[in-house]
Amino acid sequence: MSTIAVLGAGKIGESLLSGLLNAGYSPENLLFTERYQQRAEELTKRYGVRATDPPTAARQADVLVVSVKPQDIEPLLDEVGELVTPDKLVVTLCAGLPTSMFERRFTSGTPVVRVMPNTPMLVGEAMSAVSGGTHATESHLDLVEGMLGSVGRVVRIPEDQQDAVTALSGSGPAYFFYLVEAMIDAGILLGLPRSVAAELVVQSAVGSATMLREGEGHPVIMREGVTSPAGTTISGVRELEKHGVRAALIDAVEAAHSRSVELGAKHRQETDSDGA
Ligand SMILES: NC(=O)C1=CN([C@@H]2O[C@H](COP(=O)(O)OP(=O)(O)OC[C@H]3O[C@@H](n4cnc5c(N)ncnc54)[C@H](O)[C@@H]3O)[C@@H](O)[C@H]2O)C=CC1
Ligand SMILES: O=C(O)[C@@H]1CCC=N1
Repeated sequence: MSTIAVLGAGKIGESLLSGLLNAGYSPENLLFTERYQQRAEELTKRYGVRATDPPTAARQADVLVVSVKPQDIEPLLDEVGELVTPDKLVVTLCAGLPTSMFERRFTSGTPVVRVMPNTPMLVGEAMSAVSGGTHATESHLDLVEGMLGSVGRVVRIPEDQQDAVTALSGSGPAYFFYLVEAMIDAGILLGLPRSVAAELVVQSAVGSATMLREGEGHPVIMREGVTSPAGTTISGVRELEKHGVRAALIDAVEAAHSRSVELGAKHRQETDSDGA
């Protein structure tokens, strides 16, 4: 089995480690690097996975999963760039950053696969989208799809769709959590105890999500099924429309897309001026 190193064990890096362990990966086949010593110790205690430094991870692992913030990428690449050779597979989870930027920093021919996952990976319910760079073969993509398939669902997409995916499913859980948070507040306003409001809203979210995934119908049909003539729901839906909630959600996703494009812009310009 391949050894996988997670470079940067923050929120998404930890979700991946935890998800892979839950899916049956052995702690002996996993490594991670983390710049904060205390966090590294906590994670080793929690998961039994060994922490190391980035150069050691780059030498020892077969698959290097890059999960630092896009803003922190340069120092990490300075540290490991020359150690990464074509016998390794690099998997980047970084929002916005193109595979070409990584390829330029490693030994020529190194395969890079770009992935946009999301935090439900923590509970084996990630949505991940995968795109191969110049040197990624079918077997590299299969390996990455196998790894991410053990912690959720996976789709393969052209790399030029990654910014849209980042905005929709990468950031998407935040929008669902935000809606849940607002609905719990509404329950509090109506006088329900917080714990009761939370249980009502969370189970409604889980039930609705299960219907969306397992039901045959379109979301519009499912919403119509809840919306009785002269009933309660239509009174609520009218308020959502009055406040422009649909347009606000579309604008939110479009803004997240623009930010993803912006995060990668500097690196795309460098690639263009290299003539790559
Ligand atoms: N949080 C999310 O929902 C998602 C995040 N991503 C992407 O994953 C990446 C990580 O995001 P988060 O986990 O949210 O950030 P985070 O800030 O929680 O985690 C990054 C971790 O990397 C560590 N780190 C930074 N530089 C390092 C270095 N040189 N060596 C070792 N460790 C280093 C930091 O100490 C931190 O713990 C980002 O590029 C983000 O775009 C992708 C999909 C979803
Ligand atoms: O907010 C962010 O930049 C990251 C990327 C997708 C989700 N979280």
